[in-house]
Amino acid sequence: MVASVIDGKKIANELHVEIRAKADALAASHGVVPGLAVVLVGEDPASAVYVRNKVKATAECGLKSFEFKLPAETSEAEVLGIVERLNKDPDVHGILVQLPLPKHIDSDKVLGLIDPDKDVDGFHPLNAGRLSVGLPGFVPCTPRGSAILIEKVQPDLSGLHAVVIGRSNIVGKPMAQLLLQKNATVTIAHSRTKDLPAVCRTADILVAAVGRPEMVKADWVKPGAIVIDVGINRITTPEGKGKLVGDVAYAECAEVAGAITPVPGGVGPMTIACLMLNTLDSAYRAAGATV
Ligand SMILES: Nc1nc2c(c(=O)[nH]1)N[C@@H](CN(C=O)c1ccc(C(=O)N[C@@H](CCC(=O)O)C(=O)O)cc1)CN2
Repeated sequence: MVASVIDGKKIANELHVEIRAKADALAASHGVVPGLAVVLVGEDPASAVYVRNKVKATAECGLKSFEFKLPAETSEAEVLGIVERLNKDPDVHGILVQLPLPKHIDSDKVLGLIDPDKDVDGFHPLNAGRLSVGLPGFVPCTPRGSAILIEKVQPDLSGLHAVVIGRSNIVGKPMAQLLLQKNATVTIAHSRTKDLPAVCRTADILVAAVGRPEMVKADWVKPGAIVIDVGINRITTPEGKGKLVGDVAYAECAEVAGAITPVPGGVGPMTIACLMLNTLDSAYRAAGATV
């Protein structure tokens, strides 16, 4: 079997067009332009690329962006001060603090200060709790985007077994909650799971979010399974060239899976599109309009 490729870039671009139409409609009906504030602390090159792509997508979707690019030495108090100001700013409907933050800044403290109603990353404990009990709230962008990709291939997950490799608060746990909401039977696997390849082989839907380059091999994949690769790892090839790879050994797994996301061009662009969606949702809610 050769897997069909789930083209996240194309699906994300289609979403951008839909978001633009809804943002324009909100501006016309309520005079509100959805605003997203992006806070980047430090010079991490990958984070700088992601933030640039987010700002570009914001413009494409007809949203307004507020950028805060701060030097690595910025104190925790200064970052907290900016978040407090953004919480009070009525033109800002979404606040995103790019992770990772420099080591001297307590991420939990910063993320916990963001107004949960502007927490478009869905990282605030209140939104994590809302997701786990099935209340409306912001869902983290990578799991939300991954769930959209899965739905395109398999709209009904009832009775299917989903295995999520990774238990982070940002991806693994919310991904598992979303799959559970869609009636999948969910296993969260991690570094201490016994015989991980055998567990993965039972998955109809396999989500890899471990941050280990090409860890998932072809013999971990059940024939016909949907494989979602959340990993984004920069490696150096034996020829000395830089390359972006996922957590899944793509070429060999594509021989076995039914559908698979590539890296790049899979989950990554959907993460950004879902940030735009969350910001749009937030602006509609703040304006008392229905999406
Ligand atoms: N505040 C947040 N910080 C981080 C998040 C997040 O959701 N919120 N997730 C990751 C990084 N991330 C978003 O910020 C992100 C990573 C990758 C992509 C993406 O589009 N990747 C492209 C390749 C881009 C490249 O060339 O490097 C792809 O996969 O096609 C988007 C967003 C950690 N931090």
